[in-house]
Amino acid sequence: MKRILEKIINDNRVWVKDGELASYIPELLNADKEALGICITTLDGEEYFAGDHNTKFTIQSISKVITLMLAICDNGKDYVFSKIGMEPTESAFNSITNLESNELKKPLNPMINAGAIAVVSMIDGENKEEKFNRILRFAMKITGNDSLSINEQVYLSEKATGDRNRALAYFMKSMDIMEGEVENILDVYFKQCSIEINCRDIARIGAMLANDGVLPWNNQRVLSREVTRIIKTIMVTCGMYDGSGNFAVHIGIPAKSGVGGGVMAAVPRRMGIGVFGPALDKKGNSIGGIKVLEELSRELDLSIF
Ligand SMILES: NC(=O)CC[C@H](N)C(=O)O
Repeated sequence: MKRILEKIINDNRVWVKDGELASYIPELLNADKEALGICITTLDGEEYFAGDHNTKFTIQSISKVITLMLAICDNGKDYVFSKIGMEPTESAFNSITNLESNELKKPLNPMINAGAIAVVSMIDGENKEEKFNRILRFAMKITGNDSLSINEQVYLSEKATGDRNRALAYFMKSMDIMEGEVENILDVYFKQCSIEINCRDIARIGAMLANDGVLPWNNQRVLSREVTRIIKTIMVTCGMYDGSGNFAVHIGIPAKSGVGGGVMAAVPRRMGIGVFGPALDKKGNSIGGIKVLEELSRELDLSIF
């Protein structure tokens, strides 16, 4: 397995030159554009690594999966999906026009920014500190990593420049999609996006989902089977934003990307995969990461379809 992973990483390093680092969060420009790494966590707890798997990066939109888990556990799926849709999008993850013009009159799904910000408003907690601490603690549990923390520079950088997210949030407040203090909700959102992780951390989240809510390394159940089924389904249809259809056709694995360069994937009943490559394609997905997953899916016959 290790040899296969090393070959796949080396085969696909060429692609990173076609991508760009995310620049709209200025601090993300400090990443190494050439980096490419992978970790696989199997359901019997084996872990395999290759390339720049040890590099830390910010979780960004992969955190949307974690907050959706908590929001469903706190409120039930019916309430969550009364405020947010479960339909794929053909618009960018931070589209403004889509929020007002789509026929549902709510964010299309919880994986785009508007939907994810609304999800934060539903997470239990007396105040923003309590909400964020619940998110961080849950992230620690499902990665088996007690030392997770935020990258303060990335957090401050996004907070300083996140006006598009502010626009989405204030608009949702005006539409009664979201309750509470907008700036506090955004603060939690910016922090959750700034949690620092590596390939192993996200591979483990994928492995928990692949294992229907049970942590493979200690057999602890952290989510019901039903919640993991919903999460994986939303990942297939919406996890790569407006690139989800193409990803489903070519790779066929529930996955979620982030503009930090991570892709977390869950192959049901087989493994979790964490990939990192901060050079992004036009849709904000890791360009090398997608190519790595494509070759891996072909090589190990991982498509669920
Ligand atoms: N696609 C992403 O990873 C987006 C997350 C980023 N923090 C944002 O809100 O814009």
